Amino acid sequence: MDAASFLERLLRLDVQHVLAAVLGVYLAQLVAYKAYRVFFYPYFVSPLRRLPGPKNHHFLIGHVLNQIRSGHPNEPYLSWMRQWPKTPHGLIRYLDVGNSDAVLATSLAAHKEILHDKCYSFQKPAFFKRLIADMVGFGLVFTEGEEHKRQRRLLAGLFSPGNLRALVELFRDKARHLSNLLEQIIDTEDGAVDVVSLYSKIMLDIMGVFALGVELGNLQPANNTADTSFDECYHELFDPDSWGQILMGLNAVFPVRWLPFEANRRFKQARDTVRDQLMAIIQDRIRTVGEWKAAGMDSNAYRGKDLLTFMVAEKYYADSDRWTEGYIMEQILTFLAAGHETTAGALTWGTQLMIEHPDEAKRLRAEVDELLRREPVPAQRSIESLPYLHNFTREVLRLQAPGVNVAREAIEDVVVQGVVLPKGTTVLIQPAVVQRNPTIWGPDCDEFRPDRWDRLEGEAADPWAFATFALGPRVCIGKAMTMLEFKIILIELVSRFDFEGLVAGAKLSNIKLINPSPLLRPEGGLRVRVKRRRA
Ligand code: HEM
Repeated sequence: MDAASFLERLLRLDVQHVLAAVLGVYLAQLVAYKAYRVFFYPYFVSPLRRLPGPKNHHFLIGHVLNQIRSGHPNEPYLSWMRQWPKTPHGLIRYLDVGNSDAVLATSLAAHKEILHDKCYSFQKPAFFKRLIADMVGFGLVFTEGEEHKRQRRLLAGLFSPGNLRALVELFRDKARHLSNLLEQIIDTEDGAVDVVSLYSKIMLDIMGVFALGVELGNLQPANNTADTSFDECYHELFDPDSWGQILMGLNAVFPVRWLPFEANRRFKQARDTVRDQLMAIIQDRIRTVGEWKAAGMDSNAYRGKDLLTFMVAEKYYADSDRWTEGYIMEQILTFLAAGHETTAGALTWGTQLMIEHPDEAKRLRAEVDELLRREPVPAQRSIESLPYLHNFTREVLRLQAPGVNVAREAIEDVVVQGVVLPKGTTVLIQPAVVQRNPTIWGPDCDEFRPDRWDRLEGEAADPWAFATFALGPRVCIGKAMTMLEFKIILIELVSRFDFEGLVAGAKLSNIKLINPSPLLRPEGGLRVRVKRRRA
């Protein structure tokens, strides 16, 4: 066929045929490319294919099923670390959804390079964002690059030693409130209580005052519906039933929130209630700060206030780079979420460890009693200088790090420990993988030994061996605050109460956990019996 007749035939084809042909070619290429990435690239091309790592993955979704089936958010990563405790590059390679490349960082040097030296060559994985952003908001946790540096500088002031000092009274007040609730529970429920939900309420209450300057009133009796609804909605977001958990996981892969399921309806209602209530508080604060500004109030006066007032004054009313009320809400959601269930988790595991280790609990109480004899209302400095309390809190946070994952995705080709991680590689850091690594913490790494902190040696003495709050430019901004509130609440608890397990034989090693989950949380709560202290 000559060129002229070919052109003539081509012109006779209608537009639909041409479009269908183009689309067909495009789809065929797409399918071929996807097939290449899923079935060929990971095994024959990926520069990571020779790294040590598990091979027992699903043919389509990599090791995702291994994680779900493991029944524990730290698994199978801990098992992999035990199988390959020291690899030449401190990296274990595994496969993610669609057999995409992922590495688990195990060595301290690899952690340091990822979280510190090359921090901004990575960002939060899109999958992770889709998984938790509904609960955690798009605030500081999800800002990247230069914007993250700017926000971090701005918000760090709220966590200055001076501001922390101002929070001591708040922590003490809420600790007393917790005590009062426990007293009531002893009288009315014979001391039987689920500490997960109780601590979660207290921590949300603290975060309400810190972040919003508002008493969220979570500790009111359940019949006060107006006050409990925020807490209940929060509970629904963080603790959906198993169907809700499945939908949350699926939604991270493709949008399913529009499907007409009861779990989706409950989720949306909870999300909207939380956001509506927050928006009302934000708008009210915008008006108040506007009035203060109009009256010429000194801007230093906003600095010692709660996070919301600070953000409204500094960013809503800024001359440039202003934050909208919607963005301020994302920040508030971020702080409420980041500072509430994590710290509640620390207290939950602290309580369980006191139950499992009565001798350690006794030593803690002896030290606290001694302090309270000297100073019935101890100063912050006195609290922070208690050596055993410090060891106890760090050991709880080492053994049961409440946050499970620090996840990243390479935004460019990055060399880590001499290995090129191609752009898009998922990088996983799990505090437990470092903190339960026998080559770092010794053969007793799975045991609760607060005294170990007095004689750290070798790699365990390296600051990077304690990964609970991560490190580097994105280290948890609330780390010092958490340590202080955790200690103040522990002082209150050990000085007034004894705890006993309610489920015979329940131990850290056999308590069933919510899985998958970004937090280490017991499934169905943790029921214990609280009693007034005997001696
Ligand atoms: C036991 C308690 C806590 C634990 C275990 C914890 C853990 C962590 C970890 C591991 C990160 C790093 C996440 C990442 O980069 O992927 C982080 C970041 C963060 N945490 Fe915490 N946290 C706790 C308490 C708090 C508190 C009380 C607050 C707020 C008052 C808070 C606010 C934040 C924020 C805003 C970030 C993001 C920081 C950034 O990206 O610059 N956290 N936290």
